[in-house]
Amino acid sequence: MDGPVAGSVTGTELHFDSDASKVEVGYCRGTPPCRFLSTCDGLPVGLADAETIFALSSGHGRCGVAVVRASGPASATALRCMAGLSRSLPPPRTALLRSITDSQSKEVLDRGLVFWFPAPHSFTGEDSVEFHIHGGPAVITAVLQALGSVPGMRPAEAGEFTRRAFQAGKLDLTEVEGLGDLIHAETEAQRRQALRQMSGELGHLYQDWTHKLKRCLAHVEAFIDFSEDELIEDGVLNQVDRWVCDLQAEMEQHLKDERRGERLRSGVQVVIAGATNAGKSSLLNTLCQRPAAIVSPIAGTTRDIVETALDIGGFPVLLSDTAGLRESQDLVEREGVRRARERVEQADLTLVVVDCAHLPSDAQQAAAFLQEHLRSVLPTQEQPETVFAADRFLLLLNKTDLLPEEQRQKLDRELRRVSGFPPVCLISCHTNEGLQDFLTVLHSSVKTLCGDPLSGAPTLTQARHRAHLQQCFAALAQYQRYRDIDLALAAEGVRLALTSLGRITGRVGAEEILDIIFKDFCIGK
Ligand SMILES: Nc1nc2c(ncn2[C@@H]2O[C@H](COP(=O)(O)OP(=O)(O)OP(=O)(O)O)[C@@H](O)[C@H]2O)c(=O)[nH]1
Repeated sequence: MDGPVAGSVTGTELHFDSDASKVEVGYCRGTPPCRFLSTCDGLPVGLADAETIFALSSGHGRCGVAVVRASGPASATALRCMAGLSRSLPPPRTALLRSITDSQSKEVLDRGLVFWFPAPHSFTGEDSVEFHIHGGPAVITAVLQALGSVPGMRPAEAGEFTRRAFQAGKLDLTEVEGLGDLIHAETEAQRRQALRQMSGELGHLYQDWTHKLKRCLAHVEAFIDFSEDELIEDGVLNQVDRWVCDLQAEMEQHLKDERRGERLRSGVQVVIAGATNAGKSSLLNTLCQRPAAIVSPIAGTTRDIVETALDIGGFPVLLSDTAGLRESQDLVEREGVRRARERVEQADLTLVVVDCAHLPSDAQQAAAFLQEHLRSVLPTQEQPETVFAADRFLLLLNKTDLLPEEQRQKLDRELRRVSGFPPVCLISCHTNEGLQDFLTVLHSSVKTLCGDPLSGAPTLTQARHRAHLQQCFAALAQYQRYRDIDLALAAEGVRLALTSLGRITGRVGAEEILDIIFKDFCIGK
């Protein structure tokens, strides 16, 4: 056959366009009818409005098994020609061991498992196939090239499989985001939160609110249209008022989460701060178990922020070492100190490190010294009582190995009695003394900051959700504001609230945010 020809297919019947009279093949499955352009190995190739995409869906690099996936109307043909299946297809969702060949050169590329997922029972809702092949780079490249030579197939773009699943209504946007988070999850707690969101819990909550808002809107509009004819019962609007109030209360509660879900998703920002030479870089290195930051006895060694990611008991932490806080004439050091103070302001938790060899031996004086020190680290606008009560600071007395045992114990005892202090831990980065206790305190603080991803109602995980929910909340306030003044404007408030909720799940005006969301996915997802 010379060049592509166009035709269309309904079920197993072919309807040729006038210029497609030379097409000799006569079978194609697919509803709705698909368009085809060509044949492959004597088999028809369907090309619906959606093109058929393919990609490596497992990770890159050498591995035992790699999964190559294709989705779209030409999937079946690709499977038939590359797995030598002539016209038959394997039973759906069943593994079949086949030689996988290049349909053009007929060369055997690998031997592996093939799966057939007919529409609509596939991830994308389209006809899809999977090739489970050996994970060597040459095998993967050869199979991808062979797929690319099947007419009507092209490599997928980042997130394109998931985008098709969303467009087929298989997932709403919160589920898509949950899936993205699951792929990127690096800690246990992140995995749990992502899985919960992917399973649709957050989406269901917003769907439930959407349903309630629709009911409110229907009642208000009915009242506008029919109240004059007295076809509407009394008290309809009062009922709507109650529903709106209840919804607002639920939303307020949902928004009052202190960003726990977002923090868990993106990592708790923990900053190490304190005077020069206190042992801040030593602490960072001890926690991440590698020499990430330079340690030296020269005061002012750390100038810039040094960051590292940690998993603290299943919770993600972004730990930053900062420049020692002191007055300096050195421009670079001054910039380092400015950045350090900025980080402390943005931090979820600050670890204030103090060289305990500098502490007065008298416990009272030591407490006064530490109060002063803590105040010098606090952001200017913050009140010590507020931030210490909010568990945003931990005080670490480092270099306990330099203190006589008796003095160390006395310090520990006395400081625990001082009120208005953040939690205190005595540690030594040289001997690791006290480190286990400190890690327990750190874990508990981080857990409080993130919350338990599995308990209670599902939490907000994205700033995007928060923004739309706040708009939704404000729109309901519009309903209340205009309820007795202008009912049409009040109804408009409910309509706006619905639109804002719809934007979270992607049911309304999703187009402009789709690109942003799907670009975060890797190719093959
Ligand atoms: N004896 C003892 N020395 C320590 C301990 N922790 C750190 N040091 C030493 O203290 C000195 C300063 O340590 P750093 O970790 O560089 O201190 P820093 O707070 O990052 O210093 P700047 O870069 O000046 O801000 C180094 O000589 C460390 O070896 C400790 O627990 N015990």
